Amino acid sequence: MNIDVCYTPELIHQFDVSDKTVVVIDVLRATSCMVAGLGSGVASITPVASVEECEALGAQGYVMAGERNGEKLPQFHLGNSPFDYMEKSLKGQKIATTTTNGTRALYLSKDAPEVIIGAFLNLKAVVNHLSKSKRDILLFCAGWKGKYNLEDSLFAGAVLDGLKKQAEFDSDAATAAFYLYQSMGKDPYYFISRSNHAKRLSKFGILKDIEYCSRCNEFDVVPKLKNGELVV
Ligand SMILES: O=C(O)[C@H](CS(=O)(=O)O)OP(=O)(O)O
Ligand SMILES: [Mg+2]
Repeated sequence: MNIDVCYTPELIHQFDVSDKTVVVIDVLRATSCMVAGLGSGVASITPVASVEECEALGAQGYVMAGERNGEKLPQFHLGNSPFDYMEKSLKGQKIATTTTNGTRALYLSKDAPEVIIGAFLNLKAVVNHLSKSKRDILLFCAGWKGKYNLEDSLFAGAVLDGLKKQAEFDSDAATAAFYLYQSMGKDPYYFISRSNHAKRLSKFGILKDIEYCSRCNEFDVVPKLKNGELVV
């Protein structure tokens, strides 16, 4: 199988996703939240683009989650922290979420035959799943507001490292992500804590989120998009 990397939603039009497994990556923090929630017993997570769509689902009984500029909206039940998603009271509940980057990347992946969610929290499960794939793979980094980011690129490199024996990758995008991961000495937290995201949102006291989202293999789940909702 061939594997490639798209570094931001602004570049996704350059890829044909119609025959690929797409791995949506938003380590800080949307896809880490999705893995933590679904790995802790949440029934489903529906990603939506706008606050209004989230509120409409809220009126139907969904738990409303997400952020704007990194902060929870006052009318929402949850923000965009993995700790919010691991609350015991959420077991069996349906969540609707809207975030700046992660839910946008998910929307842009909707034409792919398989869309899965990746984060360091489920790295091994994602690599195991992809190692059995018959399709080509696109690692789709949500980035930040259309720009490249470190944390998602690093995770793309970790997946490439896990698949290096069976996957071919020849694009410079994939080679760069692979060597980025090699160069960091397999300590995601070292790099991620120096990311623009960590600095930008430090005023919101999210250092515990950054540390948690840098952990590997806390959950053995691979969330998949089915009929517009993420389930395991
Ligand atoms: O809440 C987050 O961590 C970010 C906010 S921001 O765009 O980086 O300010 O959203 P996400 O969609 O999870 O990247
Ligand atoms: Mg992000």
